[in-house]
Amino acid sequence: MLEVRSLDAFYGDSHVLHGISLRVAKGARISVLGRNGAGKSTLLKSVMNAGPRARGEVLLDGSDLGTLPSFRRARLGLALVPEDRRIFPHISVMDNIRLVEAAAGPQGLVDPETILAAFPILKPLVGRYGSQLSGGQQQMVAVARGMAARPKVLLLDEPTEGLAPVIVDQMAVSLTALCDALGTGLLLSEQNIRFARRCTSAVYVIESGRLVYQGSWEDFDARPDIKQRHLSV
Ligand SMILES: Nc1ncnc2c1ncn2[C@@H]1O[C@H](COP(=O)(O)OP(=O)(O)OP(=O)(O)O)[C@@H](O)[C@H]1O
Repeated sequence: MLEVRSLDAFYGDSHVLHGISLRVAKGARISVLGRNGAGKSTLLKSVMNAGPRARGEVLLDGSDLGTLPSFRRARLGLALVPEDRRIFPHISVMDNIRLVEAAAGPQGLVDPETILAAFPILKPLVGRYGSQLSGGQQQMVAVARGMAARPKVLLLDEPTEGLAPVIVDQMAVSLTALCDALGTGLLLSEQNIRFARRCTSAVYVIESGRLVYQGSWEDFDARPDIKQRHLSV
């Protein structure tokens, strides 16, 4: 469903991604692991055409997205939840979620009951302002908002960074429940291997902008050298 072919990405003259190719089949959930600065965020932003200058192909359902701007990619079924969350402080949680209505396809937004069933942590918070949320609560709202427009593939950038372990566990349950309920594919950038393993079925590893490994979690576990060489700090 989502395919990236020979993707290179640049910030000015700085060449950050080198020939990345990957696939997220319909409804599949895939992790991209890598150390700080490996290029995970650049990869997700390039798929969305949201920042870096990219070369190569990004295909959704077989169609090359070419130079389509991000808002058009959103309408075709991609949603990016960036690392910095972007929750609006002076509107309510529910209004933060409804903001993606413009990006939703003809089926419209996912109904609030479905979202709140998957994210019960948000139920008592729906009327609160964005500014009244903890970091973990904001992250939950950002992920719920990303899902609300029914993307075919959610591009989720390091959602667990800085969150308490109990919130990380809730995030894994909520995210996988909603992806299952809506048939959503996931491309997850992470450094938290435990969370990534809970949420996805296969893993890509990038280092210095190059793909250095791809396989199932079983295969990854059978290759401790990969973790040692490319992911330990
Ligand atoms: N806006 C930018 N302008 C110039 N260079 C950038 C920019 N954003 C990122 N970079 C550089 O691109 C490289 C990849 O960064 P990127 O943010 O994609 O890595 P990452 O794997 O997501 O890291 P982290 O886990 O720290 O978020 C790094 O060397 C970084 O310094």
